[in-house]
Amino acid sequence: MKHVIYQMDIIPGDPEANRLKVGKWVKEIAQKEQPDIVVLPEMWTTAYTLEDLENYADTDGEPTTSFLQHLAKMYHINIIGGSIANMKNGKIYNTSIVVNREGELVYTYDKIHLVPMLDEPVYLTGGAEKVQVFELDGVKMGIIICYDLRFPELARKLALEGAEVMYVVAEWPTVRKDHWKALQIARAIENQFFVVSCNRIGEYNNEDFAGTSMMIDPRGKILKVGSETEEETLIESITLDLVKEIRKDVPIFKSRVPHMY
Ligand SMILES: O=C(O)CCC(=O)C(=O)O
Repeated sequence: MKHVIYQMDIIPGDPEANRLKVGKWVKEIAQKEQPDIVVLPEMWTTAYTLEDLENYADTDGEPTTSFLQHLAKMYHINIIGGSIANMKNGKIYNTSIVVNREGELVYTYDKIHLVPMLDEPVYLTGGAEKVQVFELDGVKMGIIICYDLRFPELARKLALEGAEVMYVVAEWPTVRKDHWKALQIARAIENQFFVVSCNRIGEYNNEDFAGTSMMIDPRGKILKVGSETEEETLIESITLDLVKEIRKDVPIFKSRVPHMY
């Protein structure tokens, strides 16, 4: 499965400009690389313009969902659409969107864990629906958003439901970049699945973002890693057989004794 990650810089508070930017990038990369899956970062339409999100947020996922569906169908690619600020019933959520090659909306997820360090709980509402796995090209997968990475029980639930790949879409700050790297590797090793992440780079509101988007295999080997500061496109194919291989070699899912803890 050929993956392409867009480690992008985000234009603050200008969803239309960011959609144009993503549309241009998808067109180029789809024609040049014919990827199976492209991955976008967290809150890529607005950046963390929290105080003004009422003006910039999508409503019930639109217009961004239709925009991604159109791109997916046109270029016949699956899209892990990062996340967007999304107004629903007067509340704003941080919502991930996943679209398949046919342009069908496969899954949405509202970020459950809101970040106190960035004042997210003041401006956003936490998701109230349970995380689930979804399928693209017949493969079970999961998606989490940024701060969710700190909650291993969330990643474990996805693994237990059969996820072989977990996507992490993020705007993770540079100040905690060591945590970003270590936690991704840990989640891959402990769940024996691929971790594919997309973090933004650049700066907003005196916060630098850490880039370092990654593709990590189920043994914890880093297959690809982005720079800390540059807008980049990362390209790598993953071989899903590795999930079965490591789970046979080190059978942690058979060794678990959940009723003891
Ligand atoms: O957990 C962290 O250190 C960063 C989390 C974050 O920036 C986010 O969820 O947007």
